Amino acid sequence: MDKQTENGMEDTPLFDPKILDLIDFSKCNGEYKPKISNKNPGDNLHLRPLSLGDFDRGFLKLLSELTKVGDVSQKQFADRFHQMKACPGGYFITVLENTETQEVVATATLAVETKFIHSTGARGRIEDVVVSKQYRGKQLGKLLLDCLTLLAPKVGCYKLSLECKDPLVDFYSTFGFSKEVNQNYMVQRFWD
Ligand SMILES: CC(=O)SCCNC(=O)CCNC(=O)[C@H](O)C(C)(C)COP(=O)(O)OP(=O)(O)OC[C@H]1O[C@@H](n2cnc3c(N)ncnc32)[C@H](O)[C@@H]1OP(=O)(O)O
Repeated sequence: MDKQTENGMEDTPLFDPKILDLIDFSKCNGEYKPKISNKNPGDNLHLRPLSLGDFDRGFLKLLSELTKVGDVSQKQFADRFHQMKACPGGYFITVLENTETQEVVATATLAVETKFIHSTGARGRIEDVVVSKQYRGKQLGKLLLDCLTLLAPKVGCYKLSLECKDPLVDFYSTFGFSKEVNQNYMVQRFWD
């Protein structure tokens, strides 16, 4: 059942938390020293879907460590949240919360686009990966990437892709991503 946040706002997850139970973490290739996992991400940390109440737990501030977020009101956040929640395919925006401070400290998105091709298949994209500065270097980026990479085929993705800058190519290669021959990332920007 939906909870209330401290300011009385409805608190609902973006997707069913049971979907994260589809992740078989024993299948991940990476080594964790010290050992952490999706079920035990570290002291006071909890891996879960984005929730509506994360507006008050610093989710947008966290995203601003990745890129320009803009001045997003609580209503705009809630409207977009409900649009994403209703979307076929789906937005598996996953966060790590410090349950003691009630702050969202890391996030990554698996966005699933449904298709006619590949027998009405679905394509996954990894987007908006960011770990808060004071939490970097604690294997949390790796944990999120391992989780979403393992989740993608479980939610029907026949392929998974991402875009990143040169210095992060080695980081993403460790999760099985590679540059494809004769494929180019092309873009037009209409605004920042
Ligand atoms: C698809 C996208 O969203 S691309 C955008 C990626 N996000 C950003 O650039 C935002 C700013 N940066 C960050 O938030 C973080 O630095 C992240 C997400 C890149 C990495 O998160 P962290 O939690 O600090 O990384 P984590 O501790 O899990 O590191 C795991 C491994 O990757 C390596 N690594 C971490 N950051 C980088 C990097 N920038 N470049 C290359 N390797 C890296 C680490 O050395 C570590 O290697 P090891 O396992 O051999 O020790």
